[in-house]
Amino acid sequence: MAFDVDLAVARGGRQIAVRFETQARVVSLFGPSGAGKTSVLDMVAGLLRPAAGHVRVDGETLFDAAQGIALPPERRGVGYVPQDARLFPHMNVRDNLLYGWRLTAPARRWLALEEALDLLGIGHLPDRRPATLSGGEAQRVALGRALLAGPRVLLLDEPLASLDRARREEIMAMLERIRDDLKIPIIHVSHDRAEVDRLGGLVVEMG
Ligand SMILES: Nc1ncnc2c1ncn2[C@@H]1O[C@H](COP(=O)(O)OP(=O)(O)OP(=O)(O)O)[C@@H](O)[C@H]1O
Repeated sequence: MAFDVDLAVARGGRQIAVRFETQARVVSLFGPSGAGKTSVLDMVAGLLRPAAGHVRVDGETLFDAAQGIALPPERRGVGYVPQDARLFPHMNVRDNLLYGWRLTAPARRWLALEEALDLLGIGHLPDRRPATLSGGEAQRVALGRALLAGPRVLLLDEPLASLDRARREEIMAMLERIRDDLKIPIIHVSHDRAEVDRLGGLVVEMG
């Protein structure tokens, strides 16, 4: 089973609950603003404590309330790409990309810097500072930074939301390539039906 997720939490005066068990390698959390999509990513990442439930990825338990298991975020092997890329502004692209890679044990890495530059089409950017990047370029660097840390699961929070149409197409193609070329399972958040349909995974409607 790629994903076995059952989570509940009360937040902002509303009950957020989600449940999916699937072999699909891509799961899209789809729903209106405020439905709790980002909260679910935060719970999977270990940044928000669920009131109940469990999270298993490829058979590995990251959280299980009943069994008293709650791995800290740094031990979950989660690559989290937030809505706004949140690159480190004082580091160039290369150092941003290698930030997690350097902290990851060599045996857990499965992507090299050169491969990431190639996969994401950012081979011309390593010496640039984040402030000089377009939104699409920053998103690609944020994706690379997450992948280079050798995660077992990739969490994408509205990866296209802040981009114009041309850049959206560019990142969408990138996501399709990650889906097809890398073995990593993905949880993806969106309120755009076309984006969700194009990725073609399990759609979990929230809200
Ligand atoms: N740090 C927080 N503290 C308290 N409540 C929060 C916090 N972050 C979000 N909430 C509330 O939790 C609920 C779910 O928010 P969440 O961001 O998970 O929704 P979302 O579906 O991702 O929305 P969007 O599409 O706007 O990002 C909302 O009612 C929100 O106001």
